[in-house]
Amino acid sequence: MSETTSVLDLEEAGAVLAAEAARFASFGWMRGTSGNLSVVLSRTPLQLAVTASGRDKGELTSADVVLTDASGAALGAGRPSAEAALHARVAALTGAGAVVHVHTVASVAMGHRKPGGVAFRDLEMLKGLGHGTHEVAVTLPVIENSQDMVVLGDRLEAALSPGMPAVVVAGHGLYVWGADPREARHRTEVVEWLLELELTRG
Ligand SMILES: CSC[C@@H](O)[C@@H](O)C(=O)COP(=O)(O)O
Ligand SMILES: [Zn+2]
Repeated sequence: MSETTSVLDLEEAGAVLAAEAARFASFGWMRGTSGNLSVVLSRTPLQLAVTASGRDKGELTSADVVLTDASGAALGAGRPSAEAALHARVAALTGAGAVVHVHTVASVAMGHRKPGGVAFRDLEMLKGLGHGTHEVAVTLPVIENSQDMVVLGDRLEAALSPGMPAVVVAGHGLYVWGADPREARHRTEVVEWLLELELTRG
């Protein structure tokens, strides 16, 4: 039996993801056809609505979404994101209900500068990641890129860091997750803010 964890059907999920993608694209975080988004529609079995591959993410419609299984394989029409398997892996590992992937300049620059990960502490903005106080220290992991989503998923799993719902993929971009698309977006904005701040520190 399927346990539904989302109130959204596939078309409604497509509309939500299209709106989220338009917003990220307006920030310049999904240039070209870069970036992708997903929302969990069912937890058992794990099924996700994932943005279709190769589209301009600033011009998505509610139809530009593909239902996938836990391996990222399409269950219906369309070709899902090339990174659909990583979205499914993040959802399975973390229990997240939505995953965001953006190609921000700050995430790639910081991945080059701090390949071992980026430490943050004593910042009010960390409360935007669910912490109750600024008096906390967290690390944003950086993992090596791969075109193999199983390899990339293994690296992400090994790098997961407490209190940090995000990972930088070196030379590539940023993955962030949350309970739903809205929380995932807020967290993406917070993590990007942290990265931009760190860049100003030289
Ligand atoms: C310039 S797009 C690079 C892609 O390989 C990938 O990294 C990406 O973010 C978008 O892939 P997509 O298959 O459209 O979801
Ligand atoms: Zn990408």
